[in-house]
Amino acid sequence: MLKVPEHQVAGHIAKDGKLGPLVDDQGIFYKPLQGDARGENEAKFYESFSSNKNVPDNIRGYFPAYHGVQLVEASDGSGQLPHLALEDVVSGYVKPSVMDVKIGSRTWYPDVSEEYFNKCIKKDRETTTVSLGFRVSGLKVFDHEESGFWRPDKRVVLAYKVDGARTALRKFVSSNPLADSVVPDCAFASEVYGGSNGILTQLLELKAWFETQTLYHFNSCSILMVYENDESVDDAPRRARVKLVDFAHVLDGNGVIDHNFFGGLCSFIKFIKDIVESSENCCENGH
Ligand SMILES: O=P(O)(O)O[C@@H]1[C@@H](OP(=O)(O)O)[C@H](OP(=O)(O)O)[C@H](O)[C@H](OP(=O)(O)O)[C@H]1OP(=O)(O)O
Ligand SMILES: Nc1ncnc2c1ncn2[C@@H]1O[C@H](COP(=O)(O)OP(=O)(O)O)[C@@H](O)[C@H]1O
Repeated sequence: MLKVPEHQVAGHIAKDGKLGPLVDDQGIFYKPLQGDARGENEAKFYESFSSNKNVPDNIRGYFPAYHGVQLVEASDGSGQLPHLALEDVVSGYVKPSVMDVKIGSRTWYPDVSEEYFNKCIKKDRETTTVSLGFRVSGLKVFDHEESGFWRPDKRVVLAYKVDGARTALRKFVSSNPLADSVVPDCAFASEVYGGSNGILTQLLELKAWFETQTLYHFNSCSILMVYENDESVDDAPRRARVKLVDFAHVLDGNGVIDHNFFGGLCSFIKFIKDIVESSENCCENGH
């Protein structure tokens, strides 16, 4: 039985009779092929990527595993529609905190229609895409004090300026994200962002690939970050994970560095690094 994903934080959502992704209980995320070129383009990317021998094995792990295009009963009641069958990145997590960050200082790309260009550039300027080279698209964070999730409204998230984006990245690793008047405690920064298996290490591994890869240009693509908050098992690992998602606008790299994604990734890494360093200093100084 397919159901609406509980932990989806951005993009088209299957509610109120609208078309959106579904998940099963076997760890598969079904993303409907959008009826225009976007769906076909994303399927084309997954086909190309999954058979591309030039992609290093360590990098493959940063992308959801691809199980082909499958006909599935669509969420909007319109009958069977083709869906991308993908690894469900949050399957297996009990209380996952999840954040979607769209990378790049622009989401438009050469040869798009004037209408699409205008839509993109407006959103890019209104959000931190232009100023920072990334924007937070959506998040849900488990609040340990309230034992529930904090999930800011999409309009609030898209209105973040530089400080808003920084605060969201701090709250993402805090035990008190809901407490608006209190400084986020960054209680999990060293475990989730830092450490040898943490998010910073993963982002640096991705960055090393982007320094040289010229296979694809990842326009309007997101980094999905996830970690576990369930502490019912003693010594439960946080299982912090980075995956890239949304390849509807990927183009061939044609031998050229993806400087839009690379620049945005470097800027994002700097924000994460600053949070790790300030949480280390704070612990060393005993406050
Ligand atoms: O429709 P909207 O305004 O929610 O825009 C969608 C975006 O949501 P946002 O408002 O930026 O959070 C959405 O962004 P996220 O996935 O939420 O980061 C996509 O850009 C989506 O376009 P596409 O499916 O990638 O071509 C966008 O959808 P389209 O409007 O291009 O269909
Ligand atoms: N493979 C996946 N596993 C789990 N969640 C996913 C996966 N792909 C996307 N999502 C969730 O769906 C959201 C939107 O995905 P995206 O591919 O950007 O869709 P859209 O094209 O509608 O913008 C992401 O922010 C994330 O929460």
